[in-house]
Parts: sequence; structure tokens; C-alpha cells
Amino acid sequence: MSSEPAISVSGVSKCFEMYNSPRDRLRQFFAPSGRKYYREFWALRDVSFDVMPGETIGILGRNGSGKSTLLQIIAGTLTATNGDVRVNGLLAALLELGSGFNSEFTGRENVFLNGAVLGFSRKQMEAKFAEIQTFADIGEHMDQPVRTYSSGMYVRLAFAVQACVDPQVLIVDEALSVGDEKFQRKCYEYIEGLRARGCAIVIVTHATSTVEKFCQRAVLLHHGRLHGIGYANAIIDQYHALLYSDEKAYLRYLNSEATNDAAAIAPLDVAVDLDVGADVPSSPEPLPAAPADDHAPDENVLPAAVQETHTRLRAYIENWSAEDARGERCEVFMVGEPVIVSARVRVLDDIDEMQFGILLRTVEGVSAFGSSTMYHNANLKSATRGGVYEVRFEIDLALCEGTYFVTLALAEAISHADMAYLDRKTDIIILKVREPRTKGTGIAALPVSVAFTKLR
Ligand SMILES: Nc1ncnc2c1ncn2[C@@H]1O[C@H](COP(=O)(O)OP(=O)(O)OP(=O)(O)O)[C@@H](O)[C@H]1O
Repeated sequence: MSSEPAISVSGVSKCFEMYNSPRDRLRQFFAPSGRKYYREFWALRDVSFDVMPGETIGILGRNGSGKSTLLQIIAGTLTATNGDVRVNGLLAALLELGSGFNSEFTGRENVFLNGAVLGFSRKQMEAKFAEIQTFADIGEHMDQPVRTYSSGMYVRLAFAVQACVDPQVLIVDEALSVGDEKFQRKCYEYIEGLRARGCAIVIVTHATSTVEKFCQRAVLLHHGRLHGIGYANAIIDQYHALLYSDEKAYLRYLNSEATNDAAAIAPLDVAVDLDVGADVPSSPEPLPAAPADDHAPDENVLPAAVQETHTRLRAYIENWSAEDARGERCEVFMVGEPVIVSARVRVLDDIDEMQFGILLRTVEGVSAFGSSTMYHNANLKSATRGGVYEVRFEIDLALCEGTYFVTLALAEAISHADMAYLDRKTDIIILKVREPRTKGTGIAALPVSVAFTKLR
């Protein structure tokens, strides 16, 4: 494999011109030079990093932090205001749904169109077509216009085209979350194969479990700046600290990480533009962590993920499960049915006070519900070294039909608004919520009564 970076992003900034009205846009068009009828909005500021061949890197960041803008600049569909991006080899990109296909053309025609954009002749695409068709697995829809496709079919075809051209660089923007879970699995397997062949891959996602499973390194963007770059686990921790804790906890987290492992994380300008408003909760929320396959690890052996991510482990979560009201392990529930999620906390140090949090998220990573022992005045007090405690959440699943992922988190409560994370288990339980007859859509299954009344 080449020692040259497959992607080199250096000093990239992107400024968007924000107009208050279409009139201002027109005025700007005719304005004398120097006169500005717009505000500048810097979506990216001075971002630099390299991706090596055979490396998969995840881009994390809150909504609006600049992830998609960065991907579009790497993919060449958007130009940077300052800085430079170099891509070494054939680049394939799965950007937002809708980009790349002509909706009036059939799937088959779009395959050839996309191939041409990627630099392949018709003959070369003909040779690849059977593989693309098998991968996409959309049957006779291949000869229908893509405007008739469901979003799942669309992603199947888009992924099949981009992946089967055997790129040296692959850019994926959340696109995979649209397909069904089986297809997502197939895509990730394919991505692994590409990576093994030396393809450099950049994935933007809100699902930290995806970054954890597929990426060696990750980048954290915050307000368009690069806040961290390093091992995926370390950046996920930093991302969660940013998402779920308050400013003090985030800064303390960064300080402790900087002392523990200066090479793994390179926090930048944190204090300058830290935004503690908007979607940051005022009190601590659950903080997710590494998924583990083993639900009941050997009592004396620490889970590998825990050993990796915590230099000084003081307590950890083990033996988690989801049960129905009869106490039986269960994955499929009816809307409104109670689930009992339980877990054990193994304590390795005397700890004054701990809170345990739970977070339910959709497949797309949207938080559906979170709670914590702190919210219920049920924190674990005066836990002693060697102790094992069980925590149980009984939750009525008032959620619309869908698949939800449960994350568990354990934190030391330092003061009411401050905490330090001890362990997290990200997306370790799957709950499938079913409804025999649809009564609502979205996430929350709110009680509804509705009726027509005859007035005349
Ligand atoms: N064409 C545009 N004109 C003006 N502002 C834009 C434009 N495109 C993006 N932005 C702004 O730039 C910022 C970064 O957007 P971007 O889509 O890159 O964020 P993101 O991290 O991908 O967000 P999300 O997680 O919500 O997809 C946002 O504040 C967005 O509103």
C-alpha cells in the first residue's frame, strides 16, 4: 500500500454568503466591488487531516458542525473558500439521497450515467453491470425510472454503482442508514472488503457504533473547526462528552484526555467557541460507549472494550438485558408494552455517588428517550469497592413502530450539574416495537382520540 495519503485536506475553510432576502442577492449581483449585501457564515475553518490508503475514518459532530460540507468539498461537488484537498485515485461518493441520479432515467440508464461521471466507458460499465445488478437486488425496478423508487431502493442502487467501480477513495454520508438492516450489513461487509484492498474510506454518521465498528480513526468537528482527531474510541468519547455533558465536564474531559494521551486527541480552541446552549441538556445525560457482543462476560474478566478505553477503570457495566413483563428476555414489543432493561454495575473503587443513564435511539441515531437514576432521585450512594449492584429501568414503550437501540451509561455524580463518565455501552440492546394497526407515525406514540362530528 502506498505511503502517500489517499486524501489530504489542508487548511480547508468554507464561507457561505447568507442573504436576508432574494432582493439582497440581486443587489449583490449589481453591487459595486467591496459592497456587501450578505453576512458571511463560516461553515468550516482551517480543517486539516490526511487519510491513508486502507484507512476508514469517521467524521463526527453535532448537527450543523460542517460534516456534509466537508464531504462535499472532498468529493469535489463544492469548492473550498480557502485551503486545498488532494485525492489520490478514483473517488466514489455516496452523498445525500438524490444526488448523482437523474430521476427520469431508469436505474439501468443511471448506472451507465454514473459510470460515465466516474470516467468509465460504456463497455467497461457493461462488464460491471451484472455485479451491480446482483448487489442492488432491486429486481425489475432496474428498468423503471428512479423517481418511482423508494429511498431504500435508491440507496441500494447508488451503493451498488459506487462500490462496484472499485474506488481507491469512498465517501459515505449517512446514506447507508436508509436501507434495511440486512442491506446495511451487506454494505458494511463490502466496505470492509474495499478497505482490505487499500481503499480509503470517509464515513459521516451520527451513529457512533458505526464509527466504533468500522473506523480506525475519527475526526470531531465543532462549529466548523476540527476539535479532535485520533483513535475512533477516543474521539467518540470526546464527541459524547460534547453532546451530553455541560461545558465544565467537557473541558475537564478534554484536560484529562490531553494529560492521559496527548497523541490520541488533539483538542483545538475548545474554550473559544464552545456552545453550551441549544441541544445540550442542562443536567447530565447518559453517555454511550463501546458495544460488546458478549452480554454476560466472565465475572472476573473485564470486557476488552472497557480495558481499551479506560485508563483508570473505577466501575463498569455488565450483564445487561431487556425483558418483557413476564420476566422473559425479549426483543419484540407491542407499542406501549413495558420493557425492563436491567444491568449490573461492578464497582472497583469506593465511589460516593453514581448515576446510571439509559438512552433509546432510532436506527438513524435520533434520541427517542433518555432517563437517568439522577432524574428519579435514585442514584447509587456510597458504593464500595468490590460491590456489584443491579439497576432496573421499567419503561412503557410509548414509541411508534420501529427499531430502537439502547445505550447504557454510568457516571460519577460530582455535583448536581457535573459528572465524570465511568462506562458506556453504546447501542447494545435492540428493541423492535410493533403495532398491529398503525395509529401514528414518527417517534412518540402519543395517545390520540379523534372523531368527525356532523355539523349540518
Ligand atoms: N448552501 C449553504 N448556504 C448557507 N449555509 C449553509 C449551506 N450549506 C450548509 N450551510 C450551513 O453550514 C453549516 C454546516 O452544515 P453541514 O450540512 O455541513 O453540517 P452537518 O454537520 O453535516 O449537519 P447535519 O449533521 O445536520 O447533517 C450549517 O449551519 C448549515 O446551515
